[in-house]
Amino acid sequence: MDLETALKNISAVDPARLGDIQDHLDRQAKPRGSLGRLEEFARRFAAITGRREIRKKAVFTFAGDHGVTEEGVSAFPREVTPQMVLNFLSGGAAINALARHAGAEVIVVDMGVDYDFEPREGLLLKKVGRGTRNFAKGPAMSREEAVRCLETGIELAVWAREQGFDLVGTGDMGIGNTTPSAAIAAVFTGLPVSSVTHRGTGIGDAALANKVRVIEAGIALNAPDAKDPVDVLAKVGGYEIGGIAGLVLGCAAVGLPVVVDGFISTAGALIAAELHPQVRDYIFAAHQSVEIGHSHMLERIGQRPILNLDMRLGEGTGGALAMELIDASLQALREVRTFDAAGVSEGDER
Ligand SMILES: Cc1cc2ncn([C@H]3O[C@H](COP(=O)(O)O)[C@@H](O)[C@H]3O)c2cc1C
Ligand SMILES: O=C(O)c1cccnc1
Repeated sequence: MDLETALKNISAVDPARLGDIQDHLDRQAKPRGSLGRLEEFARRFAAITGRREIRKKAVFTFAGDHGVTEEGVSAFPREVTPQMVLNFLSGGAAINALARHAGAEVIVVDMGVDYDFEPREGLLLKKVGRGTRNFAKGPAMSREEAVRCLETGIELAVWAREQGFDLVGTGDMGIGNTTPSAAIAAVFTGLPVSSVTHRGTGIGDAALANKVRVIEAGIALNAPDAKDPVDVLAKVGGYEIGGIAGLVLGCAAVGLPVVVDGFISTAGALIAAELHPQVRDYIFAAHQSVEIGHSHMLERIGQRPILNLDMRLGEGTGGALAMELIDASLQALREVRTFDAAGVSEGDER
């Protein structure tokens, strides 16, 4: 499915369906609304999918390298990106442990790592380039490459739907990628770069001041157009961020709920939400990242985070955890008896 078709296929989640599910939740033997946000998760999942249980879940972890790492914006060297991809494939990373706990498959997508991987089970070879160019010196990628990233993500959403996945999560791996993510946050929110830029893997004060300067210079030089999200992705984005944006957009187009992980994933989701306003209906914001720019992007998307666990890893880790609560909310939707069925007297609320 191409970008144009995906955009045409996106529509708001049916309010009548949402209402029917809430009516059932309100008939369950409990004070109205007392399961709090679990009711929202169940209502939204069931209205989007027409189902009350999750058959299969997958986390798509998109990987890519970043030319801007030559500006000293990360605490870690660039070769960690392919090293971690290999770690994902052998099952030894945090996302593997948490996805196993959640009962989700991990699917790794090479969008643009500066390394040639052998074909492996669990790895999709979708390389658009060998790392982006340094956006402090020019655009990170061409507009054509940005569209290719988006369409790769869209195709994965179509595939996930065909394969019977009912819930999809986003994840990222790419040394340096909190830098393009902060640039994307600054462009769309209009906030100063210093209010949305943080420590990523753990840089100190001097490196953080440098990271802010690099992002400011990159935005000034490339002048990304906030009204043209593909332009923003091309000029200051990243290959894996484009893949995430495409997956989120594709999920909205095919009617799949998508759990968006932390700071980098939210930058991708924001690009998708800026491309089409109804994309936000399909997004579950997994958690609140430690990165200071994260809440500003979530506010713009209009989704509240499910968890707040002081996490700042990425990979899809927060997404895997949030899937467990969506799963729990659906078990409650299916199994909690109504006042009638349980023989419990109704009250006189409000
Ligand atoms: C070993 C290791 C595993 C990771 N898994 C995710 N990230 C996270 O950290 C990186 C972003 O932070 P920055 O912009 O500061 O480089 C991304 O790769 C992100 O996925 C990791 C980082 C490291 C070092
Ligand atoms: O919130 C995240 O996703 C994050 C934060 C710091 C580093 N890597 C990922």
